Amino acid sequence: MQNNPCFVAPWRCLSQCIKEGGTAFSKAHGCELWDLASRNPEVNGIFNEGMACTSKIVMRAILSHYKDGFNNIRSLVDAAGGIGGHVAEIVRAYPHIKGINLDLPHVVATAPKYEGVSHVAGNMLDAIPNADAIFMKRILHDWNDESCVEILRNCKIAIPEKTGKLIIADIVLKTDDHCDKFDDIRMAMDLVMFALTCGKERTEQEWKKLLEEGGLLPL
Ligand SMILES: C[S@@+](CC[C@H](N)C(=O)[O-])C[C@H]1O[C@@H](n2cnc3c(N)ncnc32)[C@H](O)[C@@H]1O
Repeated sequence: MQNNPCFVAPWRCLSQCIKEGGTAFSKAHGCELWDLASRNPEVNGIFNEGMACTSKIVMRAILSHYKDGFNNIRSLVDAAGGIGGHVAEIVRAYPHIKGINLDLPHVVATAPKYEGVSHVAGNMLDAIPNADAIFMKRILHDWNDESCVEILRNCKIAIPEKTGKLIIADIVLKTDDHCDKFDDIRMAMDLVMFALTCGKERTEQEWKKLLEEGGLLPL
């Protein structure tokens, strides 16, 4: 996916972005990634398949490490879940969960059917379907702080006030001199966000601030 000319072009606009502001993807294509995908079925397919493919590895790790986290949930929305493979895997492992996959209409239109999962075409910046829990993987890093707060406020509305759960699977940047084998991928993903979206990777402090502003942590 990353070698496709459509996804390479924004990398040539990074210095222009630093000088002028704006997003590299829209400088290269005249619109944001989600708009181009909605008009171009080839880009839509490449992106959705690319996401589904890398997700298989991450979902295996999430399901083997977050076991108890899914136990008390009866319904789960995968917010911006792409073509729905992740929530389908969660439902396969926890068949008592009713799975809902929310994504934009052009994405949901190409999604396969999965047992126990319903697809909902919608815009998470407007509203998120109600459920016991919301799962968001690789989503908030696509957005600037202002849009993240809007999304988080919609999450808060969609889940029960006392027992609701929000499960975020995203990168946490390190701020100290700590070095580990994931340093390169953290930096690479931050650059990918700069090239393809208006988002970025965030430190623990930055995550906390977003969650507070979204009403999900006490201020
Ligand atoms: C980086 S992909 C991640 C997909 C999936 N969560 C995963 O981890 O593979 C971002 C997803 O957000 C969806 N998306 C973008 N804007 C959206 C919106 N306003 N409402 C719902 N989904 C949106 C895109 O269509 C895409 O499927």
